[in-house]
Amino acid sequence: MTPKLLPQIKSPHDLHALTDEQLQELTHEIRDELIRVLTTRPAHFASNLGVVELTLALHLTFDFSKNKDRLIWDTGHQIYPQKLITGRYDRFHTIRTKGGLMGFPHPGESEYDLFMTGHAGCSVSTISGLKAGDELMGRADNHAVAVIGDGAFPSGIVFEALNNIGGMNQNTLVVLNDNQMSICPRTGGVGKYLDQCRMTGLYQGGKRRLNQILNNIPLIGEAARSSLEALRDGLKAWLKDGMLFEEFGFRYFGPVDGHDLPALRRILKDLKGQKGPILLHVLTNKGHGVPQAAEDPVTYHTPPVFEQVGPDRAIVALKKSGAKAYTDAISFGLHQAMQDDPKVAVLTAAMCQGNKLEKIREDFPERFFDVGICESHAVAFAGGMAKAGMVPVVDIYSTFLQRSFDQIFQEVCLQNLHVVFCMDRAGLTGPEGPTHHGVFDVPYMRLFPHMVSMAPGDEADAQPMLKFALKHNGPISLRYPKANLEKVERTAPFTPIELGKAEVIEWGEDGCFVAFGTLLSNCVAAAKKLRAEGIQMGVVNARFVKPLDKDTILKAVETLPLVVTVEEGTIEGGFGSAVLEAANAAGLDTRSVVRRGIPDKFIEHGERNELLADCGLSVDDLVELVRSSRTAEVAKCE
Ligand SMILES: Cc1ncc(C[n+]2csc(CCOP(=O)(O)OP(=O)(O)O)c2C)c(N)n1
Ligand SMILES: CC(=O)[C@@H](O)[C@H](O)COP(=O)(O)O
Ligand SMILES: [Mg+2]
Repeated sequence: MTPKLLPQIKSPHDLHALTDEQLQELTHEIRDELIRVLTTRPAHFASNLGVVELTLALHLTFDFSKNKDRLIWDTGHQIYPQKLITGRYDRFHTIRTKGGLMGFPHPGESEYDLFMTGHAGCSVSTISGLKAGDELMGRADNHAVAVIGDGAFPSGIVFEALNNIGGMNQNTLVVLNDNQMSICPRTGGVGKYLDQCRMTGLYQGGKRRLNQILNNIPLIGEAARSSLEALRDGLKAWLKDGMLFEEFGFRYFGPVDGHDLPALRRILKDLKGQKGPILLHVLTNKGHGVPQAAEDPVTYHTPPVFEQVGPDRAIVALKKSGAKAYTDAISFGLHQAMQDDPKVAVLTAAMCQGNKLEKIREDFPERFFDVGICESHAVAFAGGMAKAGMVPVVDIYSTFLQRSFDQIFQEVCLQNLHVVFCMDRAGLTGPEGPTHHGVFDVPYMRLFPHMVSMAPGDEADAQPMLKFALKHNGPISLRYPKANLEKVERTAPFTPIELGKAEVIEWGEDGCFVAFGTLLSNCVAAAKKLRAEGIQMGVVNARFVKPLDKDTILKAVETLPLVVTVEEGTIEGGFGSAVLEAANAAGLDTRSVVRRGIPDKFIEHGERNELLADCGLSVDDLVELVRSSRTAEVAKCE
């Protein structure tokens, strides 16, 4: 159905002209747009379906236009309804495509998106900073609102922010969007606590009814009255009424139904007039409005595209790809390792689904730990486990592991503990964009003494490398991209993984690609094309950045006219830099070394192959690089 109202909403100010019935109709139109996107490409879905009413209620209550009230959505994956009502409806169909709208908040797109985010947990801190800044800048009347999900809420930084806001008695509204889900069902004590708060809400409603009953009981019912009173008092002692937040200095309101738009508007209007730190507990259903998504919010967090959407909005089928990814190879290898060795334990920070660990969670519940969105805690926890004699595997996306920089340093490397880091999504993550590209881990991992840092060149390397890591006695990491498995052609037999040893795929007298990671396949393809032109380019699968195979790689630098280092990570401080440092330390002339990787800028969203080409990392780019270096070399000699 073509929407009637949405095209007229150029800014949230236009919402005020709508009647309650029209607003209700608008919620359907917004959900239809979310469904429409999913018929063309994967995108964040269930979380967005769940916040439609909340988005409207917030924008109807406050004025979040430039330099007025402030709104931060934690993480930002649930920003789609906001995009639709803030002048981006016309471009909404481009979301998550190269050059199109981003799937997360983007200040370059709209004044309503204050921060570009995608990592969870920082909204309460930034809203508090915005409030403090506004007050100092003479805008003390601005309201400050953060919306944070129950999955993100247990992040340590949130509690740092609550502590600070409570201490300052700052006028801040934190809306806790509780849908009882992270990507997977949420884990941990805070979730249990929130469930008790839910019960309190039910109890409050029930208490009113119970009091009515008690008041209507005639005198002869005195015995019944006292047992009902005892029940009420017992329940009250057991139930929690937002006490946790009250202890932090917040006033707790709720829980309220997050899909009842008029009720939400009423309470927000009321809270807008109040001072001090306030926490509003809102209950929503992840996937609300689309039965399949509400029933299976894990799959529908970011589902594959829909095969068909019927008139009744039924999703007939999901298009699933049969291709295996690096994530599959690693999770399979981990499962086997856990079967073989009772000391192996696996840790995830709320990414059980993304890391494909469901089977491990099912088969080894006592050695599987989902610590929630708490990456720093996960790494320090792993340090403790390793000290106790276990072999913990920290399975975290490269970009999220940035949160644990200090724990990698202190709790793992400084203690020289055997913790294995599986860094998934290391490289360009495609439509997710700059918040999620895992392109900084090579520099941050290779910094610390003791750390061994590896990347499989292809499928053949992946599981042997994991096995090697599980046997190595010290901190060790492997990085692999969000990509399907590929196997490169080897003329010589596969060489086993050996500490600090590269694999020579082939040697060539005109130069050499030295690949760190799975762009090895592009290097092999480029070398093949160049050979057809008579240019003998060799290919080395570096496997290790730390320790670096100096024998092999420095021999190439010393003897060949051209060495191209290739990596799916930042050039600054990356693998190529490690080669240059080693060559320099060995007193070699490094002018033959050319580094290819991710340039020193944030890479926007698009398909991985499009982005690789933008960074000069496609097969054709590598071929062209070699051709032009040779032309320049010839020109120099003439
Ligand atoms: C630091 C960090 N770790 C992990 C993630 C991956 N992640 C994105 S959304 C999400 C679940 C968030 O749950 P919640 O805040 O309750 O939002 P919901 O999707 O339920 O609306 C996770 C784990 C992330 N974005 N940032
Ligand atoms: C918002 C967020 O951080 C996750 O939902 C992430 O986008 C998932 O990425 P994958 O789809 O690669 O697991
Ligand atoms: Mg949630």
